[in-house]
Amino acid sequence: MDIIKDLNEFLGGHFLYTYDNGWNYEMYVKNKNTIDYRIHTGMVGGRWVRDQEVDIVKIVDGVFKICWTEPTGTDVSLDFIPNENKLHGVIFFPKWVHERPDITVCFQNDHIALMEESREKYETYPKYVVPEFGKIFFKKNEGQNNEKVIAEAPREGMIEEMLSGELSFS
Ligand SMILES: C=Cc1ccc(O)c(OC)c1
Repeated sequence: MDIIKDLNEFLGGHFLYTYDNGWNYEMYVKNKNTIDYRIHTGMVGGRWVRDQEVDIVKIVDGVFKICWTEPTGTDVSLDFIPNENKLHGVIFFPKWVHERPDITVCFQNDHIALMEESREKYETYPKYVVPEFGKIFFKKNEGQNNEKVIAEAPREGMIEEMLSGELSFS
């Protein structure tokens, strides 16, 4: 990925990054209102999601915000600065996700009803807020609406395969 300026250059972006708390996340910016993602390590490592509806805007040249609310009730706001291999994320977890992350570790698309039931059944407050900077260590434009990028569960060795090019999607 070259130096990017406008939203059209950010769309299709595929990023691997590590938050300063050690959590490894993978984001695919599928199109102007959709993301797919995998969580490789951290409190909810193993979780993956396709076709999450989001809001994406360009803040200034080279700075992009993605925010959304999930079926679990978790809210997320991310500011990507790809030219500096940097981002800042804030995740607002309902109390129950912090206490029972295991319930949310799955391919969420197959368990939407369980997420919606859980957010009613368990406690929301106080929320567990996680604000962290992160370092982007892989970035590639895979084209928009590429269904191959996030198409399997996160697994051991997958990040290494993406870094080496053994696993690629475009
Ligand atoms: C809760 C989801 C979530 C939180 C932080 C992230 O960086 C992310 O990227 C795909 C997803």
